[in-house]
Amino acid sequence: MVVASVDNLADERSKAQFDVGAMKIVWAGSKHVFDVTDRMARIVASDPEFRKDNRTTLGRKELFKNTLRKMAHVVKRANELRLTEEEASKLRFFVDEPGYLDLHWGMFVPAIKGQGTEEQQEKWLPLASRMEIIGCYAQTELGHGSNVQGLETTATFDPKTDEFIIHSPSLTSYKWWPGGLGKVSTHVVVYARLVSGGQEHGIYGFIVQLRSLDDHTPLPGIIIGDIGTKFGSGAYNTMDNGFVCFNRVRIPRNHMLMRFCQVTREGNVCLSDVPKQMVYGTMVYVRQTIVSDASWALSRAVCIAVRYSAIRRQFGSQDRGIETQVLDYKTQQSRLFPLLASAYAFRFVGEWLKWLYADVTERLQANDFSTLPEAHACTAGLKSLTTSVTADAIEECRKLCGGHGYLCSSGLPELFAVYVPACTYEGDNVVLLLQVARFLVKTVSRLAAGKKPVGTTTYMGNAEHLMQCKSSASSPEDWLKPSVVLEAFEARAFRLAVACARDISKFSTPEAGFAELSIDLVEAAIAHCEVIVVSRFIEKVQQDIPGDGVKEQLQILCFIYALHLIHKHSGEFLSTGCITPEQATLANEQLRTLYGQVRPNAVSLVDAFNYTDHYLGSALGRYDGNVYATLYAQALRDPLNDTVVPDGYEEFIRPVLKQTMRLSRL
Ligand SMILES: CCCCCCCCCC/C=C\CCCCCCC/C=C/C(=O)SCCNC(=O)CCNC(=O)[C@H](O)C(C)(C)COP(=O)(O)OP(=O)(O)OC[C@H]1O[C@@H](n2cnc3c(N)ncnc32)[C@H](O)[C@@H]1OP(=O)(O)O
Ligand SMILES: Cc1cc2nc3c(=O)[nH]c(=O)nc-3n(C[C@H](O)[C@H](O)[C@H](O)COP(=O)(O)OP(=O)(O)OC[C@H]3O[C@@H](n4cnc5c(N)ncnc54)[C@H](O)[C@@H]3O)c2cc1C
Repeated sequence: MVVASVDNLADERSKAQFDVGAMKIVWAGSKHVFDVTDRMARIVASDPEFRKDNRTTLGRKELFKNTLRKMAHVVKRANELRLTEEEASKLRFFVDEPGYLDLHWGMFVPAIKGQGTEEQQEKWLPLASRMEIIGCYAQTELGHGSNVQGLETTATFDPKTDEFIIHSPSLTSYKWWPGGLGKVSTHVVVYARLVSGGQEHGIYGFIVQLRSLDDHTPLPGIIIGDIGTKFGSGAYNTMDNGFVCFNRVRIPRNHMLMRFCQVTREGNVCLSDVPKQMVYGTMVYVRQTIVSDASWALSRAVCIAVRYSAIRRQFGSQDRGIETQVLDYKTQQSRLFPLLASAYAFRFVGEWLKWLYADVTERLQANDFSTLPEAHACTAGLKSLTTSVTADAIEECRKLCGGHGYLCSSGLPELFAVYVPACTYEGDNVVLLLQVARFLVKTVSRLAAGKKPVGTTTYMGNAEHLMQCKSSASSPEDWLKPSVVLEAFEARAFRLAVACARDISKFSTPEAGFAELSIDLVEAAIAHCEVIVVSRFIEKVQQDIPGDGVKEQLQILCFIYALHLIHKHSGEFLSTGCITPEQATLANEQLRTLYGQVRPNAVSLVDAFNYTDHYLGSALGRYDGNVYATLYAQALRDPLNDTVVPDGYEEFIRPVLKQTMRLSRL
């Protein structure tokens, strides 16, 4: 009987029809980013302090302490190696474990930068940068998360003492969920209702010290702790998501972040001339980083599933000869290759979103708020789309790996458990899509008033054509024409948005219509977000891309991405009349051909992600393909195999056996 051999992957690599080194640079974004990423990944992989293969077997306390040790080691190494911000953040990334550093650097510092006055930034940022204080971001409460305007915590100005009194008036007002809050942070940016002169003035951020800088005990008036064990083994349990109750805690007036709203010594509230949504700026920033990160999580799962599918063999042989690699099954390809294509699609849209975010930030600094609604809609919509697809894709990759995918040593269960809350944090994905829908409906009504759409909605300016056009695809090859593909996506998105706007107007109030039609609105929002991803991918593959065969591979992936969506949402493409059933069949035919073209390149396309075995953390996804020996070695290392006869034998197995023997003698 011939068994699968590690040579499978070498064979696969020899079939590549493109320059893998050049693709690595395209994936990274530039040679510079590739070099930094590669160096940081190797530093982490070679440092025993960053070992992570025992994570799923540790109890919560041990696991958490282990993370504290790793986070301290990150800070130590970053200082010793004099890493730049870019390098330190990559190093931290490859440690691959949620920890308080993320909230400190990813939310606390950005909140102060975005919402603090210059004076406040001068005071707090050096302390935070040197990590003399550790901060987190506390917005969500036990009773309110999505509805930020519904938060209950109050910050009441006391003109007698020139202080704010931070107070949690009810159990539902306890802050609940903030990462880093439960056990680590010394400070927090708390979001609370500003009350001055007996009046409420909206939600703002306030810096509050939580714990003593001498002995880490909570300061008076503060009840604080961890909210408890979360989903999955290891996974997000490395983080101390916490709760806090404030019992009339006093803070100096200048601890309110006052860039957009100032409270004077007398308690007068002065709003600056900027949209009130600027207070939500930290969320917009983080949503944008989440989109970039989605492609990492997705590509990691796909890398494991593709390599394992090349190693794994089932059926297809006569006389017990060599069996078929499961990667050769069309069904496996039809489940896996669209995910591979999505990883590349999300990588490129993530890069574009970074650009969009930088652009809006620059404009906001110059008091130009015109692109803020679009930036909000894009970050919210793409955060929702990419995290939902990625979470589902990780689970699909687990199934694609058959039984072994269910083992923790495959790396996939923990990856799913650690990733899936991304569909909820930084805005529940449905709630965020409804924000996109609101933006689309407004765009459509502006269009009716003769206003020209801009940015990602520019395509809607072609309204008449998009409402009437019929796809010209008459052969499978026609589905390889960017204009044909784009037209179908734009027409579907536009027609869905127009139908929503039209139907809403039939209700007594827009609010009633919006609520009743929210299912359709979510679908219209997804369709619009897919226009953005597809058009960015098409734009990318139309650029000059160096490296033999690289552009050709990306073109194949781009069309797989687009055509698999046409297949997935064929109901919408057909019901809106954008394509006919025959054209849907042609698109499917083309998709099948494209799968065949990716097949010989699949392993090399995941090699281009350049992941170390440490980062992948998977017996199934190893670079050398030595899957079975690794699975066996890891099984032997399981704590249950520490002894041959298990703990509990004398107490619980022997008596049962004895009882059975007695029964059989009767
Ligand atoms: C030395 C060592 C170095 C180591 C280095 C380490 C580096 C590590 C770096 C790590 C980097 C990043 C890591 C980050 C890790 C993150 C982990 C995740 C943690 C999770 C955190 C959280 O979850 S925080 C809480 C998030 N909460 C939410 O997202 C709540 C969601 N709800 C909302 O956003 C709003 O309530 C909602 C938008 C739903 C509704 O708002 P509301 O005011 O009620 O609004 P509407 O009436 O619907 O809208 C009014 C108008 O406002 C517009 N609008 C809404 N939001 C925004 C916005 N954000 N920006 C702009 N405009 C907005 C809306 O469209 C309406 O407009 P209109 O014109 O009136 O229609
Ligand atoms: C791992 C993790 C880390 C987190 N870290 C932080 C942190 O550091 N700081 C912080 O402040 N918060 C944090 N959060 C909280 C997070 O931001 C909230 O959980 C999130 O915003 C969702 O809010 P919610 O829990 O209130 O969900 P809910 O809004 O209660 O959602 C429940 C359900 O209701 C639906 N729903 C809600 N509103 C609507 C609507 N208008 N229309 C239709 N459907 C609706 C949702 O789609 C969902 O299905 C974290 C959460 C998690 C899971």
